[in-house]
Amino acid sequence: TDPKTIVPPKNLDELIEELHKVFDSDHVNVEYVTELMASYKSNPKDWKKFAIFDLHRYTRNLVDAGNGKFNLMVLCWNTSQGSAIHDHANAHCFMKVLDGHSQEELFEWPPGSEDDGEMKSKGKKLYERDQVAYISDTIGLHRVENPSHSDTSVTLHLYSPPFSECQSFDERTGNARKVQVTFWSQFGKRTPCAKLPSSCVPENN
Ligand SMILES: O=C(O)CCSS
Ligand SMILES: [Fe+2]
Repeated sequence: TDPKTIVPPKNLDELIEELHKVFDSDHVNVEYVTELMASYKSNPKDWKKFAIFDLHRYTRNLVDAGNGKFNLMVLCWNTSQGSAIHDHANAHCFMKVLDGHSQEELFEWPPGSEDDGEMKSKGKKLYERDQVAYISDTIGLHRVENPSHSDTSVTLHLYSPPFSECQSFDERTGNARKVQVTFWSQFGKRTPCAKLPSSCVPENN
């Protein structure tokens, strides 16, 4: 799987098919997966059914469960929405811009005692349509944002191995707390709200 011999997938389904093959073996060739995801030319026809924007928070929409080897999801960022600073639970994280722009700010791991003080930024990078970013815990932490005040942003994320919990960090103190990541939809269907009555009030949907 030499990156030079990549045949660009014609659509998202072909990309998914190739990803299943690539992740069948245990070793992840980060360079190959990055180039493969970059070679797919974003086409709204492929992903618009997952493009659901929420007023309060970016939505996470599971597209494929990768035979248990990876999760592939479409994240939809309304204007100026962003994530917390977070890690990736010892998994590979590939992020491709499908529409709009995505700004990544990298951070060092905090020293790890309580209230270490302001976390250290390692700089910001702006990604355009079809570009792919890669991160893993050995590289550091990051925050991802839609920098635009007028346009929405859609990104395609692949996590391998899949995870349902990661750590979120307080920028001022470096303190970490475990968070469960959830899906707004799975395979195109809205996930049922949590049992809690408050989680289903109209404005939270
Ligand atoms: O999966 C998430 O919610 C974090 C998006 S930036 S990798
Ligand atoms: Fe991330």
